[in-house]
Amino acid sequence: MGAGSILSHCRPFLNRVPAKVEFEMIIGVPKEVKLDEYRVAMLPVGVEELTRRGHKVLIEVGAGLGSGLPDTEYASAGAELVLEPAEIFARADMIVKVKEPQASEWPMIRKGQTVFTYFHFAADRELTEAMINSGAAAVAYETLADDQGRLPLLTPMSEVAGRMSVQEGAKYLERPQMGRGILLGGVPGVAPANILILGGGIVGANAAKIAAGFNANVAILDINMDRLRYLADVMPPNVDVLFSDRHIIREQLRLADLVIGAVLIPGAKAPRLIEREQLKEMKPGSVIIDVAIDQGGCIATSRPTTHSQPTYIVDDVLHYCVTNMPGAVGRTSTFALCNVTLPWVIEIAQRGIEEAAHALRPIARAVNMFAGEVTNRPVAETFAIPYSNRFLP
Ligand SMILES: NC(=O)C1=CN([C@@H]2O[C@H](COP(=O)(O)OP(=O)(O)OC[C@H]3O[C@@H](n4cnc5c(N)ncnc54)[C@H](O)[C@@H]3O)[C@@H](O)[C@H]2O)C=CC1
Ligand SMILES: CC(=O)C(=O)O
Repeated sequence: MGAGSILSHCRPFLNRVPAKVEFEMIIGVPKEVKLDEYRVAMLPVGVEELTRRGHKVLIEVGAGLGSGLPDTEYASAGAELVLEPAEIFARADMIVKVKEPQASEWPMIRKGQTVFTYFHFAADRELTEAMINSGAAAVAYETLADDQGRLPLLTPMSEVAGRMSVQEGAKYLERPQMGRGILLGGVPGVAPANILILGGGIVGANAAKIAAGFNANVAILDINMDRLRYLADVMPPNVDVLFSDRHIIREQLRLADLVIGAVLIPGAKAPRLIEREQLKEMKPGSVIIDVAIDQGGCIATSRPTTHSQPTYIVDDVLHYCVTNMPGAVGRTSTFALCNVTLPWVIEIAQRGIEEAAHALRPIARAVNMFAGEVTNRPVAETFAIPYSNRFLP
């Protein structure tokens, strides 16, 4: 089955209950432990879809509360509520999460277990080594790609983060937040803000649409000509769609009040588009929102921050580099994420990860590690680790 079939026929797929469960699984959903993370990896409806197929779902007590989903709703849907995360990791064949396993979780991940979540390995050598050493199958939402190269499990969170990047940018441009004191849309007689968006994919397009709605002057840059043609077709007149090269970036950087980093090479470390010396050419009090920070960031001075301490200043430029932006709007993000992950959770539960990866290319692309081998080429290349062609050539 190709990716198209699972994505375009989600509802019939969810309604289909096979006569016989091929691979009965215990699926564990722990509470997220990353700082300021309010999402949960499964909705009560997901529990019901899995249990009616003969699987068992363990949910940590309180896992859904950050998204407004009480334990009682999970229990009514058929979940077993479990107090201790250690018990979930010990019993589950597959762990379904939102964020990359934190250091406190690494020792609980077992050989033979499947962990299905965001990983962003290229930005984190320690996590990469921990997952290789665990012997588990690390199945990454962000590299699950269909045959057209789309990333269906990254897209909804990129939609959230793209939209959020403008509202966060607007907030940090306010003077009390140490910004330049600029209102995005300006007012009659006073010019609006200039916004530079690096990368015109899902984050970039969503940021551009919202920024344009605020009446800002927007420039969106990409290197993919097909994407630029599409953006030029659909964007409003206050969005300039430009090919990204060093000269254009330099020129736009001098004008920008707000820069949004939104580039991606799937699986790999983000390309670095702005060097530290270039910050001196920016206006004091201007703001960088580096959404691509989860893959290492596309600005030399970017380093990961949290919702509790989201910003810092380098050379008079305010940086916001939160690695889990959608976590702040947990309820919206949980629904948006679980809507797309559930069919794949079911697919892996029905077949087991090895068979699922052999049968479905998108899942093969999502498996970054298997039994101590690195099965994602960009991750292997990032860390100069041998690549295993177990699932893909
Ligand atoms: N910080 C956070 O909380 C979140 C971060 N993200 C991250 O945002 C980043 C962007 O994600 P998406 O928009 O979904 O990716 P995407 O794949 O839809 O778009 C990326 C775009 O970057 C372009 N690009 C690649 N190299 C470039 C270069 N050198 N110059 C200009 N453009 C270039 C590509 O052509 C593509 O159009 C990813 O790293 C993703 O993981 C996504 C959601 C939340
Ligand atoms: C994409 C990602 O890492 C997030 O939504 O947190």
